[in-house]
Amino acid sequence: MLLTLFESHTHFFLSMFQKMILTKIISNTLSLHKKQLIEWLPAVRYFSSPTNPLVNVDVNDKSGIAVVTMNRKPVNGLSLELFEAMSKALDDLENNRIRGAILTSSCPTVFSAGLDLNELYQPDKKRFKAFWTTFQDVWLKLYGSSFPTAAAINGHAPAGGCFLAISCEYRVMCPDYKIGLNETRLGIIAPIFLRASMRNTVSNREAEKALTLGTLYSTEDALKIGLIDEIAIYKVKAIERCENFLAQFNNVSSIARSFTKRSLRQKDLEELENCREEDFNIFWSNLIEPSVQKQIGDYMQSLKKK
Ligand SMILES: CCCCC/C=C\C/C=C\C=C\CC(=O)SCCNC(=O)CCNC(=O)[C@H](O)C(C)(C)COP(=O)(O)OP(=O)(O)OC[C@H]1O[C@@H](n2cnc3c(N)ncnc32)[C@H](O)[C@@H]1OP(=O)(O)O
Repeated sequence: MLLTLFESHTHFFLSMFQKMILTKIISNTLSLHKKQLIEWLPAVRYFSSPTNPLVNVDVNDKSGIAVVTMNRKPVNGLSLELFEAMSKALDDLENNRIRGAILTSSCPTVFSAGLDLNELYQPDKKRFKAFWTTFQDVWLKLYGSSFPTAAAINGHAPAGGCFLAISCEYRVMCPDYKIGLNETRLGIIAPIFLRASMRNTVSNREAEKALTLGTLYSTEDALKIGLIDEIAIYKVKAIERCENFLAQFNNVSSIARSFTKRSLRQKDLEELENCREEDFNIFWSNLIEPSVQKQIGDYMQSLKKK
C-alpha cells in the first residue's frame, strides 16, 4: 500500500526511471526492516478487557496468552447474548495483538451444551437472524483468528460445544466426558462452517462417519480419532497443556505463522463469507419445518425430564 501511495503521489514529478530506483530503495528498506517492525508491534498492547458476565477474558501480562472463559450457567447454552459477548471478546483479542487464546468454561462439568435450544424452538425470525449471523461471525473470527488458539475442554462438548473446540487449533480434554457433533440425531443438518472445522480436525473419512452418525465420543475415543490432541486430568492441567502448545510459537515469526494459518483456512472462510445469507435461509427454512420443531421440542422435554 505504501508503495502504491508513493507511486501515485510522485506520478507528476518524477521520470519513470527515477521512480523505479526510488521504489526499489523503499521496497528493500521495508523488507529489511519487516522482521524488526513485526517483532516490535505486538510488544505492548496486552489489555485487561472490560468484564462481560458471559465471557471473561484474562490476559497474562508476561506470556500474552488470554484465557477466555464462557460463563453462562448451567451449561453454556450458546444464546444470542453469549455469541455477542464472544464476538466482542474476539475483536478485542485481535485488536490487542495477544500471543494466543485458550477457550474454556466456568461450568464444572460442561464445556458447552451447544446451541441454546430455546433459540431453535419456536423461533422469532428477527432474533434468529441476529443469532445466526452472530454465530457465523464467531466462527469466522475464531477459525480465522490471526493469533493461535486452543481449547481446554473441561466438560461435555456436544454439538455447538464441539464446534467451538474444533474451530481452535489444539484441544486438551478432561476424562469421562462426551464430545461430538450430534446434529443429525436431532434431525438437524450440520451447517457448512461446522463441516469445514470437522474436516480440518479429523480425516475426511472420520468426519463423514462422525457427522452422518452424529456420534458423541468419550474423551478416550476422541483422542483415538484425533478429535482432541491430549487428555489432562483437571481443568488447570488442561489449561497448562494448552499454554505449552501456544508457547511453542514463541520461537516462530508471528507474521509467518498467522499467514500460513490464514492461507490453510482461507478456502473454508471464503466458502461461508460468500454465502452467509443463503446459509441463513437454508437453516431458517429447515428449522421452521413442523417436523423439525417437534423433534427439537421433544428433545427439550426429554432433557428436562432427566
Ligand atoms: C434440517 C435443518 C434444520 C436447521 C437447524 C438449524 C440450526 C441448527 C444448526 C446447527 C445446530 C447445532 C446443534 C446444536 O448445538 S443444538 C444443541 C445440541 N445440544 C445437545 O444435544 C446437548 C444437550 N444437553 C445435554 O446433553 C446435557 O445437558 C449435557 C451433557 C450437556 C449436560 O448434562 P447435565 O446432566 O450436566 O445437565 P442437564 O441436567 O442435562 O442440563 C441442565 C439444564 O440445562 C438445560 N440444557 C441442556 N442443554 C441445553 C441446550 N443445548 N440448550 C438449552 N438448555 C439446555 C437442561 O434442559 C437443564 O434444564 P433444567 O431442567 O435445569 O431446566
